[in-house]
Amino acid sequence: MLSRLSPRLLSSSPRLLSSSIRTLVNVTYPSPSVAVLELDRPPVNSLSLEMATSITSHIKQIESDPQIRSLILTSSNPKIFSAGLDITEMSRPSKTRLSTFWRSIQSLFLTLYSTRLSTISCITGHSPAGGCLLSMSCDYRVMSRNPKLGIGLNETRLGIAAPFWLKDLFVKTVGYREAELGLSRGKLYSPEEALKIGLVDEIVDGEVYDVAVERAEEYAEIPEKGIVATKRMCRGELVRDLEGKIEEDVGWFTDFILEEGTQKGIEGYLKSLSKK
Ligand SMILES: CCCCCCCCCCC/C=C/C(=O)SCCNC(=O)CCNC(=O)[C@H](O)C(C)(C)COP(=O)(O)OP(=O)(O)OC[C@H]1O[C@@H](n2cnc3c(N)ncnc32)[C@H](O)[C@@H]1OP(=O)(O)O
Repeated sequence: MLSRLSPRLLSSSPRLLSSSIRTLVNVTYPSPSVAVLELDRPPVNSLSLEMATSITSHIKQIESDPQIRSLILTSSNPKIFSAGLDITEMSRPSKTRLSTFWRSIQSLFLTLYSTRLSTISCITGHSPAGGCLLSMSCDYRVMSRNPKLGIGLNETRLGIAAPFWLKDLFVKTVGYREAELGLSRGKLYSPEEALKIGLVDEIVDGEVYDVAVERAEEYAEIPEKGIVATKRMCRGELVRDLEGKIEEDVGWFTDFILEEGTQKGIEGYLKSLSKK
């Protein structure tokens, strides 16, 4: 029954939703052409199978409303945008759950990266690994100036590697050499550093959300046909690359994660997180 409600109704009834089904995201509409999708999976907005599936289906719902032109992706947690993939999904999983999980991540990326909507990532908090993937999949990134925050791809620090399409996305965003350095060192960039290399487009001293809404409204004024054709031109190749290798990529991911050495690394990393 919930799926028949329009996105506008969903946003106007957050209490109805939270009492009946945990959606893990909140959707609001600051203006007639702009939607805001707020990640809301405490404590750190990590991407579990359910979280990834929920984000994807909400993007599709928002997309289906022709009045909406721009989408802001943000977090209900002011300190953390998203801690990336839910590492517990990769710790001693069944092969079936692991492949379904990975398909949900591929699908989230493909949906967000190729949506007709203009997407603005409003990064108020930490954005490592999968969090950085979400931000890089958007068209524009605004980040809080807080020097304590980090954004980047730190996979090597967990003993894992980014899949080819995430590596390609990083290369397209920051250039080959910076991507190679950042990936191999598992570097998390401060907002200032991220701005310098083009990983974010703007850093903001005050209210990041207000700037994100402003940018979303600016994008909404650009003719949709032009935006969509441009996105297809800039992003089509990577989308087609992954679409053509979905099964191969699932195979790589599951084989790599299920290796005993990887499992030991993941276990150690989880322990270090919970000991902090
Ligand atoms: C060639 C072969 C190709 C194969 C491809 C295989 C590899 C695929 C890789 C795909 C790319 C993406 C990878 C990822 O996203 S992996 C996740 C990376 N994320 C991180 O490393 C972030 C870890 N978290 C943190 O650094 C901090 O938690 C953070 C700075 C985000 C917040 O710090 P804070 O102090 O506020 O909070 P805590 O650290 O105390 O955390 C609170 C609780 O949340 C748990 N937690 C944190 N992060 C995660 C997570 N990502 N998944 C699950 N759980 C997480 C943490 O353990 C705390 O739990 P407890 O309260 O129970 O202790």
